[in-house]
Formats: sequence, structure tokens, C-alpha cells
Amino acid sequence: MTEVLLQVENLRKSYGDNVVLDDIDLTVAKHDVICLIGSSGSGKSTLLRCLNLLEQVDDGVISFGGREITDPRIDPRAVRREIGMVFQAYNLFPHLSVLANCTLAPVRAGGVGRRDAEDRARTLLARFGLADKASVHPDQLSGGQQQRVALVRALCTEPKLLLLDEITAALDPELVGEVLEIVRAEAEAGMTMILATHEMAFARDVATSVCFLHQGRILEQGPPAQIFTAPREERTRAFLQRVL
Ligand SMILES: Nc1ncnc2c1ncn2[C@@H]1O[C@H](COP(=O)(O)OP(=O)(O)OP(=O)(O)O)[C@@H](O)[C@H]1O
Repeated sequence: MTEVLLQVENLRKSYGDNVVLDDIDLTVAKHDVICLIGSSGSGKSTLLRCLNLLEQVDDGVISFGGREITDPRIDPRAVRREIGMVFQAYNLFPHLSVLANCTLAPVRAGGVGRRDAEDRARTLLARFGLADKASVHPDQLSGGQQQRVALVRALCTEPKLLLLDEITAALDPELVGEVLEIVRAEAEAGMTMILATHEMAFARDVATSVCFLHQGRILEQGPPAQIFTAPREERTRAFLQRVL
């Protein structure tokens, strides 16, 4: 039986009068790769931010590893040690080397020894073709390299779940592939992920399940073969016709 890692029930989030997420239900099993697709403003980023407790939800329950993390007594920092997130803008610390960027969270917040954190970071940097970049600063890297480092940094905390928010959207097209290759490798290695993405070919190829968001609701969810070839909803079809 597949083990449920994350469960979202009846999630609702507004900014003032603007209902941004409404009646969101989502179940994520271990090793799932869920792609969130939908028009700009449909709520993909907000959903990811809610899952990582960067946003307070108005209603509903999020359970992670069998624990309700929307419980106000839960420490969001403890949750974020287990749910890694990478954003569109790389958000690397500019004053720190690549290696220091990667070891900061495991050492400061994760209680990992410096030597162990550095070993793990170097192994991951090497795996993703960045072995020679450990001592340079982010501004000496290309956008694609910076985003690969941001992924390595997220993986250094050994997250149980990785949230990726349009991580290739700010990159020149020729740099997108090298970043998606890491995501693909992690998916193949069994990492559980939820990605907001405009990369439809990638979603079709790598997702175990695709959610189409429209005006803050998951209008349709299914395996990529179904969503991309035989969507049930007219709105999904219209969206795919625009973007494919
Ligand atoms: N901090 C905020 N304050 C007020 N409104 C917000 C805030 N963040 C997002 N919104 C609104 O929430 C809605 C959903 O935005 P969100 O960024 O989640 O969409 P998205 O699907 O990720 O879009 P994109 O593909 O452009 O990133 C939009 O109407 C947006 O204007």
C-alpha cells in the first residue's frame, strides 16, 4: 500500500476579499511527483506557500507525515526542515560561498555536524556537475548554475518533500534543461515533489499526477496521459490549447 505523506483537506485562503484558494483537497503519497498547472494567478504559488506554512490558511487542514501541521502549536521551522522549497528567484545568500549556502541550514537548524554537512553538500554538488563551484560566490555563477545550487541547498536538509515553485521561469531558455535534469533525477530517485510549472512537456514526462488549478480550485486532477490527451473539463482543454 502506498504511504500517504501529505494530506490537504478543504483548504481555503483569502487575501482580503480575494479568495485565492478554495476547497482544495490533495493527497500526496510517498514518491509522488505532482505538477500544478494553470493560468497565472490561479493559486499555484499560494498553495505551495501554504503547504510550507509560509502563508496562514483561513480554513482547512494540512497533515504531513500523519501530523496536523496547520495546528497553531506546530513550529513552522520544524516543518520547513522536512519540507524543502525552491523558488523562482534563486534566493541564495550572496555573501556566502556555494558550500556555505548549502551547509547553513543543516548546521544551524538541523543539528548536523559541519564536516558531515560539508560532505553531503560536496557529494550533491558533484552529482549535479557543480563540484568545482563549492568555493565561489553566487554572483560568479550563471542563472542555471545558481538554480542548481538552490536545489542542492534544499536537498542538503534531506527533506521528505520538495516544493518547487516555477523554478525555471526566470531562466534563459537554454538554461532550463540543466535545472530540469536535476528535478528529473530526483524524481527518479524517489523524491516526493510538488511542482508549480509552466513546463508542460516536463509535466507530461515526469509527473505521476497533474492538477489543473483554475481560480483557486483544483478543477481537475489525473495522470498526465489523461490530462494532456483527454481532459474532462472544458477549461483544462482551453488552457492546454493556449499553452501547448
Ligand atoms: N501576498 C499577497 N497579497 C495579496 N494577494 C496575493 C498575494 N499573493 C498572491 N496574491 C493573489 O493571489 C492570487 C493567486 O496568486 P498565485 O501567485 O498563487 O498564482 P500562480 O498561479 O502561482 O500564478 P503565476 O503562475 O503567475 O505564478 C492572485 O490573484 C494574486 O494576485
